Amino acid sequence: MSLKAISSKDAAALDKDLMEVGGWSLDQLMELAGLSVAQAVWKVHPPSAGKNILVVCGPGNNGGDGLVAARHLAHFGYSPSVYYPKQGKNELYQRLKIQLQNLSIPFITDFSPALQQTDFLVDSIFGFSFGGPLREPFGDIVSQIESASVPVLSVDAPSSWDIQSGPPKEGPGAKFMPASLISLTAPKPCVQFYQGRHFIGGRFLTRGLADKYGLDLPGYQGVEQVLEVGVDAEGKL
Ligand SMILES: NC(=O)C1=CN([C@@H]2O[C@H](COP(=O)(O)OP(=O)(O)OC[C@H]3O[C@@H](n4cnc5c(N)ncnc54)[C@H](O)[C@@H]3O)[C@@H](O)[C@H]2O)[C@H](O)CC1
Ligand SMILES: [K+]
Repeated sequence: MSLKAISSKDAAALDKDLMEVGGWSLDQLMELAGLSVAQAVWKVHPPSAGKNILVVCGPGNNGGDGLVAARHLAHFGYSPSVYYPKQGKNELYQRLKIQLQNLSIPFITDFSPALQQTDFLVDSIFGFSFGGPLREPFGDIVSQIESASVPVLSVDAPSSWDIQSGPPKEGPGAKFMPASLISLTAPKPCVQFYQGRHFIGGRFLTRGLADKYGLDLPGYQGVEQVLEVGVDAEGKL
């Protein structure tokens, strides 16, 4: 199987197409993206491996996927907590936050002790709109994650990696290699630098959009929202 990668520019255009032409709302896309993240967590780290999951959320939609995933993880029987240091202001994120508060999911403010205590970490800090050197507090956060021994699932891209050219040459993130990665809709070019378990999720791509952007439709099985895929030397899956 060979799933083609999509550039960050095309990934943003595809999202726009889904919403402006395809009749989707951002809430719907984010819900399916977050559900697939939670399913990927289940596959790499079932509750029997430890129920404490720290979901680290960034200020954009990658962080929104993390908020949705935290809700599903709670319903799956985990004990998620959320670290959300730069909270997105729009009403979608506010509503997602209320949904988590109503499940008594803690929003932690002290990252270091939470990182020491968690069984698993979801990196939903940055996705396909990340660019340039990390601005604080995210440099410090990524440094702490990359030197911790906790297993990490990154959402859409390992945070701090350039979407096209992969890990930074030096500084925070230069040695960041999460144990697992879930690409949403299609892998991003940086996946060619990735070594670990790799899933595809975001089961809403249509044949028409796949053809328009030169992508392949993943062969999801049954009711699954994720598919585990490999990566070859050319970054193909
Ligand atoms: N079609 C899909 O698969 C869907 C994917 N979704 C997810 O959305 C993200 C992309 O979301 P977007 O809001 O465009 O951007 P990000 O979350 O990646 O980040 C934007 C956010 O980050 C800040 N930022 C950028 N660079 C830096 C930096 N160097 N230092 C600090 N901060 C930075 C920027 O200012 C913004 O605040 C995609 O990857 C998927 O995860 C959606 O859920 C919809 C469907
Ligand atoms: K990420």
